[in-house]
Amino acid sequence: MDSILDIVMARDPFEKEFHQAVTEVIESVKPVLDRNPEYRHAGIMERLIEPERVVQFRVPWMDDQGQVRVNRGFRVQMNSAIGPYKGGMRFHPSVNLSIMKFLAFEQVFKNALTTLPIGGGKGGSDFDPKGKSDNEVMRFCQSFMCELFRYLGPYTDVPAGDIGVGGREIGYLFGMYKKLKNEFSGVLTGKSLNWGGSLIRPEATGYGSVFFADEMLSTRKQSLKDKVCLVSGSGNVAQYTIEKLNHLGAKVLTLSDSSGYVYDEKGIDDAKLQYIMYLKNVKRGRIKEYAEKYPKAVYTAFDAGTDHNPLWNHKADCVFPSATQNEINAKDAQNLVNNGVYMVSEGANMPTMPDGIDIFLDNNILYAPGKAANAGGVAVSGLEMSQNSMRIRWSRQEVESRLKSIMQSIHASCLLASEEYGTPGNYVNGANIAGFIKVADSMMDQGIV
Ligand SMILES: NC(=O)C1=CN([C@@H]2O[C@H](COP(=O)(O)OP(=O)(O)OC[C@H]3O[C@@H](n4cnc5c(N)ncnc54)[C@H](OP(=O)(O)O)[C@@H]3O)[C@@H](O)[C@H]2O)C=CC1
Ligand SMILES: O=C(O)CCC(=O)C(=O)O
Repeated sequence: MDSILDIVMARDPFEKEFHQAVTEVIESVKPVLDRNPEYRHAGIMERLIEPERVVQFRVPWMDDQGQVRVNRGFRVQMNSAIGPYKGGMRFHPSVNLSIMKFLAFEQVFKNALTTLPIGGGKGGSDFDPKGKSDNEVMRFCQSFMCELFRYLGPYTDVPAGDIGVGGREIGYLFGMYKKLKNEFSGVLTGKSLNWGGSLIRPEATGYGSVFFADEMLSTRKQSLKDKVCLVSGSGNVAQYTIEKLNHLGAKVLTLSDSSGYVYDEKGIDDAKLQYIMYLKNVKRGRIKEYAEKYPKAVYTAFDAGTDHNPLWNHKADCVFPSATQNEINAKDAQNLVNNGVYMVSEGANMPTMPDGIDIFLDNNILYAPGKAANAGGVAVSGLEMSQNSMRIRWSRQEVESRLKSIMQSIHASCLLASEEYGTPGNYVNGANIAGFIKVADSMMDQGIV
């Protein structure tokens, strides 16, 4: 298996996030390849690490001062063995090809776990929507879609949101796609309810991660009721994680953005959550304003120079990292363990660094990797595609109950695969193996393409 990593490193020596994601999967699936040499003969792993297609393009747009600006757009179409490429788009200044490829690679296994017929892809831009006017965001999205539309289609590639891409951006992107193609189709998910969106899609990733947590706790005869929780981020995933945790009787103490975090020992109840939703989704302000409104909460700015994230140094039972990749290093993981945390459900993609994951596993923490725990978002996107194809809309209850049963099924497949391959209770191996086998078998069926 070292040779696969050698290939990745030699071909793309600077793509460190992609190397990280590939290394984890390779370690998990080695026993599967040993037991099934036909996968090796068919070069399944060699094909999985090479995107089917990568599109990179210039995105010129005009700011409100009349100045032309240029950003870089990407779409990585990683694997279509089980369905059209599916995965979000991220608008954030840190976006580069390595981040796009790691996200697309993770998406392939995640989507396979959902039980739905969706392949894996991811896209985005180094455009930063923060501080831009609605008109600037619209002009950017229109220019982005003017190039990307050629590679999309309801049977080809169906993007959605991710960091920096929410309902506003999906609307502008959809409007331009519709104009260019002269066609109203389910080519994006996360659409507004008035024009083809699904109920529960905004809630789905956060709710799903909480459902997954509940399943993990039930293996130890526990529930989320009265559990003290730490959540990071304050965007879409964090907000609905808190909403569901509150509904289930847990208490959430923290929230963050890229500048700092708040600790509210009284708990972030539903009324405070409404304020966060206004602050982040309407006012587009900073999380430190939470501590100005609720002075008992303490705001701490992140210091990029420190070797740990202070958010992860509080006493708690359960943790829901919901901001971004690599936000928990080994020291953070050790702090969490020392502070009594015994459950981690990842709302974000790859938020824990490899040596942090080792600490969780060595300490018998119930640890769910993002590709299992946050699959609820793309799962409901898949349900949005089904509703669009059938020209119907399911009720809130219907979609939420489908989401819950998908999360239960992902949990069961992870446990089953982890047992079958000798590491019972290891959700990292379970998720990688279960996702891999489904994609690998589909690739075998379809020949060398
Ligand atoms: N939306 C979805 O359906 C899904 C999202 N995910 C993953 O969940 C995570 C959050 O996504 P989502 O909530 O949609 O995105 P949002 O843009 O809605 O929110 C992102 C949040 O994370 C914070 N953040 C971003 N970058 C950093 C950073 N470098 N350090 C600290 N905080 C940071 C943002 O703070 P700031 O405002 O300062 O940027 C913001 O609070 C991502 O990893 C995403 O890939 C996974 C599955 C589905
Ligand atoms: O809803 C989708 O298509 C994708 C969600 C996503 O980007 C993710 O699962 O990371």
